[in-house]
Amino acid sequence: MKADKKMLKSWVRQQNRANRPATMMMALMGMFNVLVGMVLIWSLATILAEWLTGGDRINRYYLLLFILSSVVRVILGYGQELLAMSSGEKARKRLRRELLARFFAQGPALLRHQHSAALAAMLTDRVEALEGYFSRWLPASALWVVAQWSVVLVVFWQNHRAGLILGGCCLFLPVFQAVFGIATAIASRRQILALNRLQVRFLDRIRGIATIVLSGSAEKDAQGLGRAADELRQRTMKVLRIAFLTSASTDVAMIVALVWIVVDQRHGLLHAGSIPQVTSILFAVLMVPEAFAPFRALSAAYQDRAQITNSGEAIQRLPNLPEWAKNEASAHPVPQRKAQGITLDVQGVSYRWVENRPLALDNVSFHLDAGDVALLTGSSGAGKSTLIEMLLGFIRPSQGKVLLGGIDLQDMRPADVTRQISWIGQKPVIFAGTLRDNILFASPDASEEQLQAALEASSVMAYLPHLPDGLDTKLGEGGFGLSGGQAQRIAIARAFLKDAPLLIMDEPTAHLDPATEQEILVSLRDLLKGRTALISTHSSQFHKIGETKRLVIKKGQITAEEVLS
Ligand SMILES: Nc1ncnc2c1ncn2[C@@H]1O[C@H](COP(=O)(O)OP(=O)(O)OP(=O)(O)O)[C@@H](O)[C@H]1O
Repeated sequence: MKADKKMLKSWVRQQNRANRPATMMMALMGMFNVLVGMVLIWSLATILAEWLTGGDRINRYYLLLFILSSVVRVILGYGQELLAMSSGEKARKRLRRELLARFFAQGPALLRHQHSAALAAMLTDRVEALEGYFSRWLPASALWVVAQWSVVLVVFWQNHRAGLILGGCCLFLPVFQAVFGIATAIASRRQILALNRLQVRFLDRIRGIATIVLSGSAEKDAQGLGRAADELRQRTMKVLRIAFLTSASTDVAMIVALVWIVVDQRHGLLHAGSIPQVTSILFAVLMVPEAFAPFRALSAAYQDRAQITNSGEAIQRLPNLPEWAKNEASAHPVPQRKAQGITLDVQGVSYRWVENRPLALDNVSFHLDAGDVALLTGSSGAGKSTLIEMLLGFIRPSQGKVLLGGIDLQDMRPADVTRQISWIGQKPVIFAGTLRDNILFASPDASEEQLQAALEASSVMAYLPHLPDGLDTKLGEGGFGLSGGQAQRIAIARAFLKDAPLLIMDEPTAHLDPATEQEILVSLRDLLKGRTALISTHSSQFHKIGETKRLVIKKGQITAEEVLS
């Protein structure tokens, strides 16, 4: 727990450091704004004082100063807004990049630990919610003490008694900050957790829409969602109540300071003393809101500060970017492809998903020559998917190693590992976009000829003429629907285009009817030429694919290895 807090603090510090130049720039502009504000109020106070003491003409020098400083303040305010926006934007981009790198480095293993709605919310809402932290909280927290006490000192310099009253009232502000700050942090943490629960629930319900409707529990489920939404509403109201109380207590302190100064110095005002005396009283009165403004900006951003802790905790729960994924820049060996494919050596690898649970892979070893096609079979839970995730580089063996073309995966750059491997799963992911985008996804630079060849080889050509807009037909959610076999052909076309020497397949025909399976097998047979392949399957039809090896896995161990001639 203590270690978690320490890590969170160090992560927040790292974020602050990354944003420091922008924060300092915004704080400097803010300070300059406060100084210009002093000039503006001083000129206004002098104009008013001359008028109150019976002057019949407005002093043109102070009027000009007043107009000039007003214009400068407007420009500075605008500049601060622009800078705040761009700094928030940059910080969010940086965080999203960092998160995506961590997501991609973990691959599908991540979804075994975290709900996809929570991950999606992390990338969108949680990062979005940090905008205020970078654009408001950091500059406000860097500025408020200096800005506030500069105002108090200048007032004191002009008018000792007023300065002391103002300073006294300002001393209460840190007390408000401590009390309401803790309450805001707790309330907004609860609000975020309620929001997260609602998001996860929503996504689950949308995914399971058919099950819910067919089991007749739509109404009960809607009530459950209603309760979750109500919980979120209550928590949001609590955050707003605390924000209102913080703002109200700052207002009370400001009004007390204002009334106190006016009552204390009423004599000078009512009996219109000398111009300098009235100017100094008016200056002190008009400066009161200026003295409280930095704290007001800080307390308005207090909720933003709570967000960094909430988001930081969620981000900290993500596995860290593995060391090897950070090594993109340094020199690493690249395996050599042979005409028939590439060699794959799995040497005594073990892996355990959760402590105190049996090993998911227990000292697994096998060797595939370039051009070998191995079928991996085993009952459910035997460890096939775990082995495949390891070969794809998403999880690392706790013991043993995986060599591709004679080179340890751990010594290779992640980009070089992915270049060597094509993967076809049970159900290919079809992204929202055109058929062309979906096929070119893994090889965006492929030429039109290469694309046409992949369309032919994967038999996408067989159904292409039936699509409304051919290659430009929109697919994915809300787009044209494809059958399981048609979608799987897209995955095969992607693999043809990528032209990697190692093919890994995880039950590629699991969801297909026997006739479609036969058609897919024909395309797969072509794809296997000149490549090494490991195919996990329960289907008896794969014996026609031209396999050279059969591996049987049971309880994480290879229990049989058959070499076919
Ligand atoms: N995230 C996880 N946390 C804990 N245990 C896990 C996790 N993922 C997998 N396991 C366990 O690891 C073992 C191997 O699982 P794996 O998914 O590799 O089996 P499989 O052979 O691919 O099964 P199937 O054919 O049903 O997909 C199982 O006992 C499973 O319960």
